Amino acid sequence: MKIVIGSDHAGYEYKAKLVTLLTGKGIEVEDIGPFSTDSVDYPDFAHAVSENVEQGKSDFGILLCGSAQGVTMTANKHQKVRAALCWMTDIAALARQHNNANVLTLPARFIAYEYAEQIVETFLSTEFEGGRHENRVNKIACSSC
Ligand SMILES: O=C(CO)[C@H](O)[C@H](O)[C@H](O)COP(=O)(O)O
Repeated sequence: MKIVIGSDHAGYEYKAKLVTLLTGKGIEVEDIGPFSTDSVDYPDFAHAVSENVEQGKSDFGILLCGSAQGVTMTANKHQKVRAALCWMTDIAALARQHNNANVLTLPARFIAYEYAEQIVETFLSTEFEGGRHENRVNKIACSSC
């Protein structure tokens, strides 16, 4: 499995810890930045992660910012991205089971780091259920966009 991860300054510290966690599990991680807590613009990193997932370079993307709203809005502009803002493990599981989400977004200023870890682990280990959800997910893409 390969993961691409990015954030803004608000998500930087959680991102750094998640990179350590995931690489420690033997997962290949591409960290597209930022690499300090200097203030940056979240769309720059959300677009880079989303393009990486769209191009099939990674299996999943992970994005973090303060509220996760900005990175989610940006990522979901990409036709092949289904970004899910997850603040609890049950939501992360459903985002995979029902929505086949391929980008996980985390609100770093609103959840404890330990909880972010649990959400990531749930997201990455949960399979899409298919079945009745398949047709619905296929309808998410905007045919006129
Ligand atoms: O994208 C966001 C809000 O939609 C994130 O929460 C950002 O991290 C936040 O806007 C950054 O705010 P800051 O005051 O510049 O740190």
